[in-house]
Parts: sequence; structure tokens; C-alpha cells
Amino acid sequence: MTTHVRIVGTGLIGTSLGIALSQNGFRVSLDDPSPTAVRLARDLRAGEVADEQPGAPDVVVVAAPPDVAAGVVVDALNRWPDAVVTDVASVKESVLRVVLDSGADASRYVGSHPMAGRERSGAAAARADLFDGRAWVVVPHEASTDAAVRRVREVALSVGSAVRVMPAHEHDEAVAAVSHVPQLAASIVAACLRELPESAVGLAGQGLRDVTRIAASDPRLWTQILAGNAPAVRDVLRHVRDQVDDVVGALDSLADADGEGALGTLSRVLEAGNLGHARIPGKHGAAPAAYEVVSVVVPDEPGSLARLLTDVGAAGINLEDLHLEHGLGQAVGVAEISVVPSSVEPLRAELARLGWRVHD
Ligand SMILES: NC(=O)c1ccc[n+]([C@@H]2O[C@H](COP(=O)([O-])OP(=O)(O)OC[C@H]3O[C@@H](n4cnc5c(N)ncnc54)[C@H](O)[C@@H]3O)[C@@H](O)[C@H]2O)c1
Ligand SMILES: O=C(O)C(=O)C[C@]1(C(=O)O)C=C[C@@H](O)C=C1
Repeated sequence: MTTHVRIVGTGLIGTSLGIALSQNGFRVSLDDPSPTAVRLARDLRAGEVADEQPGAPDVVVVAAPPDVAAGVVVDALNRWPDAVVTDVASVKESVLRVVLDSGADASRYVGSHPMAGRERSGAAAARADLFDGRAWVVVPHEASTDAAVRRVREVALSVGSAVRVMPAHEHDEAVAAVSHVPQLAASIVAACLRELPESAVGLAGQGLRDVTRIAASDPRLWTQILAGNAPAVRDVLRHVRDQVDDVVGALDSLADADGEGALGTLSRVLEAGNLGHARIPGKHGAAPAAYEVVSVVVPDEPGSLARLLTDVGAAGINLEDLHLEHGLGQAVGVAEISVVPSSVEPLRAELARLGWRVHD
């Protein structure tokens, strides 16, 4: 029988999930306090408006902001006595506590969290493939049933995610380090750009773009996330502060004296960064992928990039990532194509043969 999923909250995550589930044969009904958000999600083929869908859902996915998620979960548990209810809020312990204390039937609640998103909010930013290959944390608790856990796993697996099961407190500690502090770091670095003269900001290259992409995220959402995970975020941030203090101390001693030991400190911090970065897993939780970049000059003309990508595909080479770098005031850009190391030389040779300017 077709599984009926009710999505409550049709912003970025709810609409992306609705599109992906609909494409995979689920029946999806959509609900949101904003009628515009529901209709936009429907127009993006995320499902049908809830009022027009008869019958109770088998699964309810609450994709509302974190500060209201627990209340919406409790309402759903009370309204549909046979449905399994999950939420996708970025913090889990605070939601779970409210649900357990509410008196609702918590055996049918299993929290979850897709480790996938974007720096933009709202249905218009939705992507069908948002969850593909990403971790999706499933968070059972002392009262949840195995059947409820299986239902939530089914939702995550059916949109291509890799399920990771862990308790709420472990989830919250983990995401403090891998998501919440990185958001703060990006925001703090980007905030320092506000006072810079235009001539300095205009020099920004890919490094700054890589480090600050998520600084464009919604401050209302992130204020709620940080507040909902305050102790864990504070602990990671203290660790970051200790390391920043070490670097400032080293730079002080280089500026004021001969700085004995300072270069060692700087080098240790940078090498530690290499080691941490190398631990970030690839898609589907695969071993960290060590891709190499082939840089190709792309004329700033309509169709150039499409032609380049077609040539890469025709060479039988899998493109793992792509960055486009625009030179200051130049009529060309540089496409940085990430491929597995064994494809670097064949790709360089083939693109050069086809007349592309490939950087050394
Ligand atoms: N943005 C991300 O990258 C990301 C990633 C994973 C999980 N999450 C979590 O997913 C949830 C939704 O985030 P988003 O980025 O889709 O936000 P969003 O702002 O794009 O969408 C939130 C939607 O919830 C609706 N809403 C507000 N109050 C509601 C209520 N009381 N009941 C039902 N719906 C309500 C809003 O109208 C809006 O359409 C949040 O809990 C967030 O922590 C976000
Ligand atoms: O890629 C992004 O833009 C995200 O912000 C996604 C991201 C993250 O990876 O930190 C952000 C918050 C969510 O709770 C889960 C995923």
C-alpha cells in the first residue's frame, strides 16, 4: 500500500522532502500556516495541499522552525493516533524533552535530522536531490518502538540518505562541532568584511567564498538552532577560542620579537587543520575522497561552460565538483574541475586536444 506522508512546514526542507518522496512513489500531503508556502510547494510538485487529501497519514514529518517543532510534533501525535511522527529540527534533545513531558504517545515519535540543507530558506530554494548521499540521523529514545524507527528510516533511505542512528545528546554534541560552530565561524569571518574598503573586498577569491557560503543563512533559524544547543556549542567554541588565542600569541611574538617557537605554533595549527579536513567523509559516508583539481580557462561567452562540461562527460570522466572563478574584470573565468587523481592526466590531455587552455 502507498505510504501517505504528511509534511508540516513546507519551507526549504519540507518542500525538498516532498518533491523527493513524491518522485519515489509516496503519497504526500502538505501543511503550513502560510497558505502561500503550501501552494508554492504544491506547484513545485512536492505533493497535494493537505485539505484536499483524504485519510490519515501513516507518517508525519514536522519541518517547522526548531522553536515550534516540539509543539507541532505533540499536536500531530494527538491528532493522528496511528501515525508515526518525526521532526527534522537541527537540535534533538530539546525537542525530545518537550515531547516526553507532554503526555502524548511518545512511542510513535522518533526524531531525525537530515544533514543536508542550503544557506537559503523557503520552498523556492527546494531541491529534489537535497538529501541524496547525505547522512540522515535517526534518533530513537527510551519510549520509541522499533516499528516507528523503521518507518522513519524508510523515509530517509527512500530519498537516498545514509541513515545514522544515535541518541539525542550524542547527536547534539556531534552537530555542535560539525554544523553549529562552522556556521558561527563562517558568520564571524564574513562579519569582519563589513568594514573593509571596496578595493579590498573586491579581491575576494575562492578561499573566502568557500569559508563564508553559509554566512548567508537565515539568522532567525540559526538563532533558534544555537539557542537550542547552547551548552554543546559553547564547549566547542571554547576549544576554538583556545586555538585562536595560541595563534594570536604566536603572531604577537613574531611582531614584537624574534618569535621563538611561534612558527612551530602556526605550523602545528595548520597541519592539525589538514588532519581534521582529511577526516570529512565523502558522499554516502564513503572514505574521505581525495579529489584533484584540473583548472581550465573558460571564455565568458554563452554556452562555453556547457561545452566544457559536455567535453568532460564525453571523455568518460566523472566530475566530482565544479567551481567557477571569475577573474577581476576579465572576459574569462577559470573552471576548477574536481576529479579522482587517476583521471587528472587523461582529462588534461583530452581537454588540451580539444583546444581548451588547461592550467599547469
Ligand atoms: N536549512 C537547513 O539547512 C536545514 C537542514 C536540516 C534541517 N533543518 C531543520 O528543518 C526545519 C525547517 O528548516 P527550513 O530551512 O526548511 O526552514 P524554512 O524557513 O525554509 O521553512 C520553515 C517553514 O515552517 C513553517 N512554519 C512556521 N511555523 C510553523 C508552525 N507552527 N507549524 C508548521 N509550520 C510552520 C514556515 O511557514 C515555513 O514554511 C528546521 O527545524 C531546521 O532546523 C534545516
Ligand atoms: O549546506 C548547508 O548550507 C547547510 O547549512 C546544511 C547543514 C550543515 O551541514 O551544517 C546546516 C544545518 C542543518 O541542520 C543541517 C545541515
